[in-house]
Amino acid sequence: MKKIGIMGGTFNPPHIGHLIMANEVFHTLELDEIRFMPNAIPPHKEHSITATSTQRLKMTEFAIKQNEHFKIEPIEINEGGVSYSFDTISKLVESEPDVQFYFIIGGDMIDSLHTWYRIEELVKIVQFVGVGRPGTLGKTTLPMMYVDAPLIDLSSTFLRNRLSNGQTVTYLLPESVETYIRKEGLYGTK
Ligand SMILES: Nc1ncnc2c1ncn2[C@@H]1O[C@H](COP(=O)(O)OP(=O)(O)OP(=O)(O)O)[C@@H](O)[C@H]1O
Ligand SMILES: O=C(O)c1ccc[n+]([C@@H]2O[C@H](COP(=O)([O-])O)[C@@H](O)[C@H]2O)c1
Repeated sequence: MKKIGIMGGTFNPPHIGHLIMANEVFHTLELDEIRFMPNAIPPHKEHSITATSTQRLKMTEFAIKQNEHFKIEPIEINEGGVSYSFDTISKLVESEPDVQFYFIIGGDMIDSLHTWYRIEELVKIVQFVGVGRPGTLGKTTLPMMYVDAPLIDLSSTFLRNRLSNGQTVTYLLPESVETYIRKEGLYGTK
């Protein structure tokens, strides 16, 4: 059976926190590949999304380009609307029955996992893999496999603020992603 990691996110923008956690899980669980899956409309996010789906997809493509084991899963962007993981994972499991999917999440998502849409059914069709995140408990009573990874206190929100204030983001996200952000004038960079 193939073992595929799903790294779901809003990626507004993607950063090294996402890449580090995906890579750590890839190696620890000896996965065959990791698919980065940008959502269309995230179920629980309060802030308005300041980059389009296409721009977030593009940034995610740039972010993973150097790693041959990292791929894009465009299903949620292609379908549009609110991206409920239960709906998405059900479709993936149906179309690829010979794959065990591992859904990778950080501490904040572990803490709020019990609030996800149809979560009791979702945990039966996908294995959740949790990694720590500074400022979160990273605890749940739902089935969870934990992977130890270096803690990175970094978020897309922090990067959007840095960019809109004209402050440095060097080394916090891939250079190609920063170049794209500045070319498109995202997050107040123009
Ligand atoms: N620094 C980090 N450490 C651990 N997990 C992280 C980190 N940054 C993001 N994640 C996890 O990556 C997934 C996707 O996160 P997302 O794209 O929403 O980034 P974010 O930095 O949390 O964004 P925002 O600041 O806009 O809320 C989530 O499961 C989240 O918990
Ligand atoms: O399905 C849900 O109810 C649900 C609720 C919150 C988050 N998710 C998914 O979890 C992943 C990380 O979410 P976020 O908000 O940190 O980008 C992303 O793939 C989201 O679509 C899914």
